Amino acid sequence: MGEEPEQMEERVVEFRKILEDYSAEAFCVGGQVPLRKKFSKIVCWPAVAEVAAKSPATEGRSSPWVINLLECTEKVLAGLQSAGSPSPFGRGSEKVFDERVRKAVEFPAERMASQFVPVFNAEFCSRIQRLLGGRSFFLQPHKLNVYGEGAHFAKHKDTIRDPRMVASVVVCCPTSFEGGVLSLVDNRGIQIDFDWSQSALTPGNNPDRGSADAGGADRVMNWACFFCDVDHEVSPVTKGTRLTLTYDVCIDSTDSERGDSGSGGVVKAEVEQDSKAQKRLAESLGFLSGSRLKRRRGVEEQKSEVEQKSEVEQGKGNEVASQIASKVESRSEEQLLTLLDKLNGAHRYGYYPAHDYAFGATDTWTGERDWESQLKGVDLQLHRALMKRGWVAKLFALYAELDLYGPAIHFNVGLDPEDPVSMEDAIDSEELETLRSITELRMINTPQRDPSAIYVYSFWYGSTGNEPFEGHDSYYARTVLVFSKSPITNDRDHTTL
Ligand SMILES: O=C(O)CCC(=O)C(=O)O
Ligand SMILES: [Fe+2]
Repeated sequence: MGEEPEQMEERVVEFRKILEDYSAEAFCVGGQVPLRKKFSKIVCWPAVAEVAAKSPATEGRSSPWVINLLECTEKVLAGLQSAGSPSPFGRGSEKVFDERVRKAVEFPAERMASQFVPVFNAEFCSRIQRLLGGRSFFLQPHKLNVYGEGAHFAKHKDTIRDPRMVASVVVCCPTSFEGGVLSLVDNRGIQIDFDWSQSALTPGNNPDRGSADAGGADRVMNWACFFCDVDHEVSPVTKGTRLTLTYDVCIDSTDSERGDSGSGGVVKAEVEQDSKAQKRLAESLGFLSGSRLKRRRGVEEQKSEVEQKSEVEQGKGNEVASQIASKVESRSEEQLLTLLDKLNGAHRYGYYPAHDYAFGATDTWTGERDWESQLKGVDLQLHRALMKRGWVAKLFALYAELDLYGPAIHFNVGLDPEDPVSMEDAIDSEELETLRSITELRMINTPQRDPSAIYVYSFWYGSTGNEPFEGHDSYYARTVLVFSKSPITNDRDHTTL
């Protein structure tokens, strides 16, 4: 693309150097994902009611707080700071508090829900999948970390909280701060620094939508992913507040593609031994090749190139799809439930090569009313196979049709099913909408769902809209594909979910 030979030379030299540096293994990956206005809110439940009442951010309200990540004023950040719990760190199986090691406050996943879900971004998924040697993965939300001035986290390795956990993801929210550099050091002493202080407020762009409307990406979220055995630290924040969301990256040990163990060491060892590891490594670093990597400035600064999926990968995805479909058709009901449950986990958060479109990556407008015609790959095959077995399949939209489920919404909002946050408590219509959407995300995030109820398989397009396609209705991205054993009705008393 009109590149000057000297530039190319420099780029190639740099890339070769990177490959040399990382030739033994890649231990981390990073990037940026857009934070769209439409999905920029988080809900936090303050730990202690009195704190919540006192905090200026609550403005007299009790829980939950709805915070827009795009509008984190000092007041809001101060509120978060005072309502979060002090962050412990793990020493053996214990949780220890020591500000010399870790000074920050946090909202654990049980007290936090986010509209922002990184796996909706295909590039995020594919980069991590490559780091993991091609395996599918799912994310479990872990925490929202709040680092005020002077907060830091000394060198540590993350606790493996789940036998399936192999890596961690850190996503940095768009607030203004200085310091707070995340430094990773692998066992060969190679250090990668992720300094997000300068780019945290970088405006996002939204080429699809053109205008800065409610669906636009206003900011980027920087992220990094690293294996569990990587030492890392966060240097003291010297100014402002740094907010990070953390997630456990898990591999389902029952996936036949993988070894028996889900431990990071084993997965990593397999990756190293794999004769294709080198190729994968080159691929995983491929996104750096168009730009200049300055080590210690952080991989995250690099702009990616569009990643083309090879024919081989596409083929593999389709093969997987037909295998799944044939299993769905041949298995007993019980086996089917087990299979679907597994698939559910992989499919919710995983990434299939043939599924580039999934996870909201192709947020788009469409004139189609016929959802089925939009399904591809695994979704379509599953859909057809389940239909054949008489299962009801329905796609429903997060925003437009969630009302259908009436009471079901209560089921997932709030911590205690006995004492749910009711929709009527919501303060205004915008918040109501936020809660609705978060409800849905919470539902999807819930690792152990009742296997006898409804299965949620895929994020796909949804929500009636008022945009383009003059003359007829149009629909905006993000629908949830739901399979149910019982009919899905419009009945407001339908509480199966
Ligand atoms: O906030 C960060 O950048 C990293 C946080 C971290 O290392 C952790 O929560 O274990
Ligand atoms: Fe950590």
